[in-house]
Amino acid sequence: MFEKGLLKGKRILVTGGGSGLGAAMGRRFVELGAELIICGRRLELLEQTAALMRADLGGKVSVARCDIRDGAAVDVMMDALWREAPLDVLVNNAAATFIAQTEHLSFRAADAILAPTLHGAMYCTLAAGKRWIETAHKGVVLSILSTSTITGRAFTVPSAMAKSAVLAMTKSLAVEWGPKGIRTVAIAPGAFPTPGASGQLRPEGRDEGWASKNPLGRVGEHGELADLASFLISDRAGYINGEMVVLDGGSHLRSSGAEDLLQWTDAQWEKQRAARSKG
Ligand SMILES: CCCCCCCCC/C=C/C(=O)SCCNC(=O)CCNC(=O)[C@H](O)C(C)(C)COP(=O)(O)OP(=O)(O)OC[C@H]1O[C@@H](n2cnc3c(N)ncnc32)[C@H](O)[C@@H]1OP(=O)(O)O
Ligand SMILES: NC(=O)C1=CN([C@@H]2O[C@H](COP(=O)(O)OP(=O)(O)OC[C@H]3O[C@@H](n4cnc5c(N)ncnc54)[C@H](OP(=O)(O)O)[C@@H]3O)[C@@H](O)[C@H]2O)C=CC1
Repeated sequence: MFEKGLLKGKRILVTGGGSGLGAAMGRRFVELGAELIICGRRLELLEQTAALMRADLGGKVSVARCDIRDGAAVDVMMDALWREAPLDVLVNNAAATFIAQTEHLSFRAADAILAPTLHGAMYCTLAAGKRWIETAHKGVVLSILSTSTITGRAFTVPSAMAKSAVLAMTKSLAVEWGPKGIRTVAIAPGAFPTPGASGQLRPEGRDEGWASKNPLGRVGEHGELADLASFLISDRAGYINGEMVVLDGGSHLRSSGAEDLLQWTDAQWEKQRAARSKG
């Protein structure tokens, strides 16, 4: 689909790149000639993913253990990366969510979502942006958001809040940092099944209708997201700035995707809470 070497010479950090959509995007970036760094909290997972990519694709893939909820840790990681060479692209992909009745959320539970999804994305963007600006280096920030930024989404309220805030960051920095050579862009994926998302959002007993309720009758394919991400971070998309591209088969035009949970009984919610406390 793309010219070979579309991303050649680009050094890219994907947060949460050890699993799911982050790993799928990272793999495509390497196929297109990029140098990839993936970060997350689970070092073993990162190393496995990186080893697989190196074995399959032969490119340069390295890992950084980092909890992006910790701004100081993000700075340490960025310093280490920059000592080797500046990044060209940051992909804010790491995030957390779970379904819950909002009135049952403790403050800690709300923070468990807001901290990586909002603060983590802000810390990574700041850390990369200030280094780019100090050295007049061009950069791109791609943030993986959600259609909850358009529709809102019941029962995952902290996630919808955090994603909407990162969209505001994307639009605001497009204006502030555009003149400094930094583009900020975003993707709002619909349902792209991953073990992480399904584990948090699709407990046993939840309506299975994400494919059947989609206007196109299916969920997204990881390669479709990886292709869009590759285009948006490439120089070919050099005039796209401050924009969020929706990739959901038209699903959000029909519903936010959470309305089935309005039918859940108290017993179902109690079961959901009990399952969590068992770990
Ligand atoms: C069609 C359109 C489709 C649309 C398609 C759908 C689009 C969705 C958009 C977004 C999708 C995603 O983000 S998918 C990405 C999913 N991946 C992830 O979430 C991976 C990261 N997740 C995690 O790290 C964990 O699962 C998570 C619990 C969130 C955070 O872990 P922590 O160790 O930080 O937190 P803990 O110490 O366990 O818990 C902190 C507090 O949170 C509470 N807590 C933890 N889990 C809870 C739960 N399930 N329900 C309530 N409360 C919970 C605990 O009781 C604690 O509160 P106290 O008891 O008060 O102490
Ligand atoms: N799958 C879907 O249908 C949709 C997904 N999205 C978005 O796509 C992105 C990827 O989700 P998906 O691949 O499905 O889910 P995953 O659970 O696989 O991805 C989340 C990644 O984030 C990392 N992460 C979580 N917390 C932290 C932290 N504090 N510090 C560093 N890394 C962290 C995790 O690694 P570790 O635990 O090792 O830290 C993990 O690799 C997210 O932004 C999500 O909101 C949006 C809409 C739909």
